[in-house]
Amino acid sequence: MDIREITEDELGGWGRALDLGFMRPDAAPAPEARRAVFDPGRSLGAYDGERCVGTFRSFATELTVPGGAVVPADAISNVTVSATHRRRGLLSRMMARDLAAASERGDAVAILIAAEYRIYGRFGFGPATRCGGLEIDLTRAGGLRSVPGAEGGRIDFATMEEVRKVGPALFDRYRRTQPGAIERSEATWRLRTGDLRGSIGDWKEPFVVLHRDAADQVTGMLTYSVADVWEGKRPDCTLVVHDHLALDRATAVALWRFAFSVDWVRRVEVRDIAPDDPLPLLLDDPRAARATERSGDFMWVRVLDMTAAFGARTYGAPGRVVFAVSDPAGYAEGRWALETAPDGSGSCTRTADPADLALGVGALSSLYLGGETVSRLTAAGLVEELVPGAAVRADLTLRTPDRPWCPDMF
Ligand SMILES: CC(=O)SCCNC(=O)CCNC(=O)[C@H](O)C(C)(C)COP(=O)(O)OP(=O)(O)OC[C@H]1O[C@@H](n2cnc3c(N)ncnc32)[C@H](O)[C@@H]1OP(=O)(O)O
Repeated sequence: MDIREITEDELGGWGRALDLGFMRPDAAPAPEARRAVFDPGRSLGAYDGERCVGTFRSFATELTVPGGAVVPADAISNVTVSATHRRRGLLSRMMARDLAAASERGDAVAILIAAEYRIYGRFGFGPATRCGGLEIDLTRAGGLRSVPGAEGGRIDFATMEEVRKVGPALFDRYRRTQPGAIERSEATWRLRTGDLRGSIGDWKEPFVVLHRDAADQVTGMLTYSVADVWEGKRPDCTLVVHDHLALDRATAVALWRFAFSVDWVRRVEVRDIAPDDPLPLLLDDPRAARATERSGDFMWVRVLDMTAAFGARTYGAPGRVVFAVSDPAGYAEGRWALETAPDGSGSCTRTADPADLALGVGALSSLYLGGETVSRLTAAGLVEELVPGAAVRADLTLRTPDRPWCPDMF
């Protein structure tokens, strides 16, 4: 079976294979949307004769790391192998080819959202961010505590056209404040605002409000939908928050206050929220918020370039930790010294010194953004502590003020 880069003309058959692989035989063809995200050289197809039986796409993005720097990342998506051709090594071949190209380009990491937990560990990926939703019962919440909001700011509804205009610049600033966030492409904004239709139909125009500060600068955006439900003559509506982007704490509070004040609404469901978002504590009764079932591991990371990846982020304490990393694919294999300075910067270089900790590249990748701790992975048998106390020492070094979060599915 042949694996090769597809051409734009082959997107039709490739898209059909993708929809079959994702169990969507009835999906609408979405030629325009597929073309909009097509990047020559980054979409692979596995072919049995003329028939496309495997799909794999990657795209270039930037990943925000602790401290606010960004690293070039290989974002992997649209991975399928037809039910008729599974377990013959097609995914393994497409992955090996894509990771080699990413390493060649100089990408520091590869990232993806794993459909199932057990697929990607073998390729060196580890779960690195978590997702989790909240459902807030407004009849119990007692509103937001009296916390300072944005003085002199204002909130207005926006049209989809306005969102396409101001959303990208707002998000570009926002993502640099959130480790784990990636870029939002123009095609993503068009899909989110109904200007481009994807294959899984059902796009409904959401409500979007923009927050502007006293200087009339856009500092936040809230995107939501409302399920209009009535019990007899009484409203019983749920407001579902899709996007809550704020450049500062005061804007965040103002947007939450708005979401909790919409008439007819009895509960607010936040689809996904950063694990360290203060929201539940802003409520008069934080127990009115309960975690929804949509929580668990989300973005997986695979470190490709140790020096570039660990040199870009910041650290919680000065020190030196030597990792012995096993990586069957070779990219991160070997012994690495992570040296961190009092100003929070760090560097990662090859060393012949004895190691403090031994671990696989997947475990190391789980630690990279600060979403996991060495002590926990050691307790789980995923890290071996070669020098007593090294796990705690490494945790002090790797710790971050906020856990990472990726707000976007890709
Ligand atoms: C980033 C994303 O797009 S996530 C979406 C992933 N896609 C899907 O879940 C769609 C449905 N599933 C599929 O299309 C396919 O089953 C895939 C893509 C998950 C796997 O493709 P395959 O070509 O069958 O994988 P391949 O043959 O290379 O398997 C490599 C190894 O991984 C193992 N493996 C593959 N899929 C799974 C799985 N779902 N669970 C556990 N192990 C798996 C195989 O057993 C094999 O192990 P071995 O080498 O020890 O025998």
